[in-house]
Amino acid sequence: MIPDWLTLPSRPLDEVARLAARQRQAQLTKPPGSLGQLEELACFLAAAQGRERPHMKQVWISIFAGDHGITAENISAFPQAVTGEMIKNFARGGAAISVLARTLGASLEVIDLGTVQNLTQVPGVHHLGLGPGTANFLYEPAMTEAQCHAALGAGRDRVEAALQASADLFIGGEMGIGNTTSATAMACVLLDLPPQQLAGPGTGLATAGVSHKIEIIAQSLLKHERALTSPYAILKYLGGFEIAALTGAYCTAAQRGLPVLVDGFISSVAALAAERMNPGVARWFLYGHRSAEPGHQAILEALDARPLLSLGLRLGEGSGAASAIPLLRLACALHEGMATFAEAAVSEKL
Ligand SMILES: O=C(O)c1ccc[n+]([C@@H]2O[C@H](COP(=O)([O-])O)[C@@H](O)[C@H]2O)c1
Ligand SMILES: Cc1cc2nc[nH]c2cc1C
Repeated sequence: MIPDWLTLPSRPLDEVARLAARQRQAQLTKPPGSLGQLEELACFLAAAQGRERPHMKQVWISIFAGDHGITAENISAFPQAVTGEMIKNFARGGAAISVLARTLGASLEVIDLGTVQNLTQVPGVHHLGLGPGTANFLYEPAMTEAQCHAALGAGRDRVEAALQASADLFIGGEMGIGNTTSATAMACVLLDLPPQQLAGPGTGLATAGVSHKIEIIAQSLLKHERALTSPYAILKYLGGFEIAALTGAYCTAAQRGLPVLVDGFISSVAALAAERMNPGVARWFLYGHRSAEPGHQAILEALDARPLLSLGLRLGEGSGAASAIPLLRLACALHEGMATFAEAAVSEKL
């Protein structure tokens, strides 16, 4: 059963602050609307922060990592060991997200929800020990009820930590070899689309590998058909620890009024699951980028999302969201720093 806290209503956005921000945008020295999505970003952040002039100083990034039993079916271009190896790389500061976080002055933490390797000796990582990865969902539910609840709760706890640290924005990243198979299977049920339409190369499968991945997903969907009756069941049967943690984090962020910048394909499936479990939470979501994973487009459309970047990224680990942070900062700086028509003695539109 879905935990009660997950479906508590989200906080309303501050429409008075949004209106004040819109009115300010209309007075700035530019043709109205000419800064496009940068204007909308400033107004959204005003509504989220409850102030006419928002800022984007403290960015919080939580990377959720977990292993996937479905890797036994050879559905990834990389071996399962990479999940644990990359957790160490995150902790040492050598991953793409490590560099992005340092460059942005963002705080970065790594949460090992459960992997085949024992990483408890790795310093600088939160270890939750939910198990040696999920079960192989070709044969059994990916998660037990207890694991699914614990993973959702882990996401909630990291958002609470972000709030404690006065974060202005939450980014959830993920790492888990095999998780595009998991996310694609979830998306097929959430969107009622066949795997042929949503499956892609993930970390780099060739055409034959993608065909095999499609076959594994199709068989798994058939196996669990009768159980997949709710978004929560879809998560528990087909999801991953890190996907559940993202889902819990996104719901909590909306409930507590912390805006979210969603990353790529896997994160967006978690965002869609969150919105289906608790309709309205997506009002608190921005989308960093359109991933090169082909199924991302359908997920973005279902969320009515307008991603900020389209750079052909398909890395995950929060990298696409982090790459869009400079745009959020520029949107705030323009909103705050531009002169009005009156201040600059510039003539307004006729
Ligand atoms: O975020 C994306 O859009 C994205 C697209 C493809 C792959 N990934 C990353 O690659 C891993 C999963 O790929 P795979 O092929 O092992 O299923 C996982 O660690 C993700 O972070 C991420
Ligand atoms: C090396 C590597 C780094 C990653 N980061 C997120 N997913 C990843 C997958 C691989 C294979």
